[in-house]
Amino acid sequence: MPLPKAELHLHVEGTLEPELAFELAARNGVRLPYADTDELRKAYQFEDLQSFLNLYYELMAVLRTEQDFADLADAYLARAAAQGVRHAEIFFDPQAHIARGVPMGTVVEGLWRALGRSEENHGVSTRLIMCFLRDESADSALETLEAARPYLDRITGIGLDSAEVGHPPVKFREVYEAAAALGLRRVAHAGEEGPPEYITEALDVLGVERVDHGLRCMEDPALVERLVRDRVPLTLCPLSNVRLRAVDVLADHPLAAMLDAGLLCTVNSDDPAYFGGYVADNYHAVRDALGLAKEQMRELARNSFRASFLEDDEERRARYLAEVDAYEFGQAVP
Ligand code: HPA
Ligand SMILES: [Zn+2]
Repeated sequence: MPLPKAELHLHVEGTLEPELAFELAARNGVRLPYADTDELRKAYQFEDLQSFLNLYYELMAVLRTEQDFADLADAYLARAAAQGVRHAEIFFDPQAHIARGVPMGTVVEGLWRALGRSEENHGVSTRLIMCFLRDESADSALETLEAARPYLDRITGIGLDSAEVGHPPVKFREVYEAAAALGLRRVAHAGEEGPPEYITEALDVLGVERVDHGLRCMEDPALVERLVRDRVPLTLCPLSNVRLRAVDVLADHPLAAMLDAGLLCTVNSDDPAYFGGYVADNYHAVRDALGLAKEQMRELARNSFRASFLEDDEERRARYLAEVDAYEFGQAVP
């Protein structure tokens, strides 16, 4: 049995495996510019965030119907459950679909077909987090929040993703204020490729409760001190950082130093179909590369539940934390 954990940084569109991409392409009559899954996999060589995003947006062309989104989410939940995930807070990128003529309702209702039955089918509780694309305009983000109004009972929070550099958090002040007024939880990608100032700005201007990635906080000791003091969770994605060249090799990843500094770190998979592993694979990889001890692995799992948006179900959070505490490390995958 794998170590029980929550996954808090996962783009559902980034779980699109080549096999499912071709299946959906055939179902929808969409032509992909790759001969087969092997040729597609060969395209998974990235120089940076943008080179990944180009492929990520290209492959979304196969997602057209509610059933496509349901199949995508269900496939993720099955894989996540097998890796010990008990709770998943799942990002989606509605603007990338709306721009292709797929309405908000198709996306949310489709995802909900899978999420609404996830506990029953996979034993995984879920939350949905709607992300805005930071390389689109602030007006587009506001229109997207407006389009989501009929579905807000299914959406727990908002996030900010896509190309970071040149798109500072302050650009989205207004939409974050509007979302806060609607009672939505707030997170944002910051400090993946962008500077530590973007992390500070996400906290001060957007009022985020968690920072996605946050890797580059380590360049600013005063910021680290603040994140430690305020117990701000960071959702780290180690295999993503290697694939997108934020770090050269996993042995250089700052996770161990971040834990030593007292930061509330969690480990997540980001876009597992593209980055070579789901969440337990990420746990495994950092354990091996950084020599993390079993109790540090347990602490990462505890942190994942502490940092999750389970304030409306503290009983469940306590149950999950008790599962982590009772976990016996054997030969199994963490
Ligand atoms: O890792 C990421 N960073 C920014 N945007 C993204 N959209 C999907 N994955 C990512
Ligand atoms: Zn991400």
